[in-house]
Amino acid sequence: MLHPLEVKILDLRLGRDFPLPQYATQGSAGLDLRAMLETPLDLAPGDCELIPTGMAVHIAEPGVAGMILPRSGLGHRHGIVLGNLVGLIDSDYQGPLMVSCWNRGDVTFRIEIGERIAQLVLVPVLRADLVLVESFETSERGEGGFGHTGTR
Ligand SMILES: O=c1ccn([C@H]2C[C@H](O)[C@@H](COP(=O)(O)OP(=O)(O)OP(=O)(O)O)O2)c(=O)[nH]1
Ligand SMILES: [Mg+2]
Repeated sequence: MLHPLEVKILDLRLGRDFPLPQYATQGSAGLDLRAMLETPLDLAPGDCELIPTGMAVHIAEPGVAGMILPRSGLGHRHGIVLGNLVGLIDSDYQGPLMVSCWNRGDVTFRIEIGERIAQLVLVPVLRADLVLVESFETSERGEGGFGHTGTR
């Protein structure tokens, strides 16, 4: 299902020299984001750089958020993941959309201008209204966690 998303182009090459972010297939969940760099960037092992996507988005609805996630090919094959592991885009954020790229591998990776480096997923959000209580009605799990149910 398509949901309108306001996009402001900040880098004029986007949509002119490089396609606007798009879904790779009809069923893709992620909108591929491009590295709108001035020059190709050699990301050495362990390095982390903030990379502009050349655009801003305004989600506007508090019930929706954006999540920036790694592309699995880059992450698995080349160790290029996100410095913040996952980027969370607030519905009221209107600034430049940035991707923190981290080379967790052991080989320098060149990020080319316009390369699709990460993906933006829109997700529904429930915002919590905190209800203070003295105790919880006991659930089946209770306070057990962190492996409490075993592995088999
Ligand atoms: O990968 C990311 C993560 C965040 N942002 C932008 C959008 C988001 O709404 C804003 C703030 O992000 P977050 O709340 O995760 O960071 P913070 O460290 O809590 O900053 P703030 O105090 O501005 O909320 O930064 C990005 O452009 N890319
Ligand atoms: Mg925050």
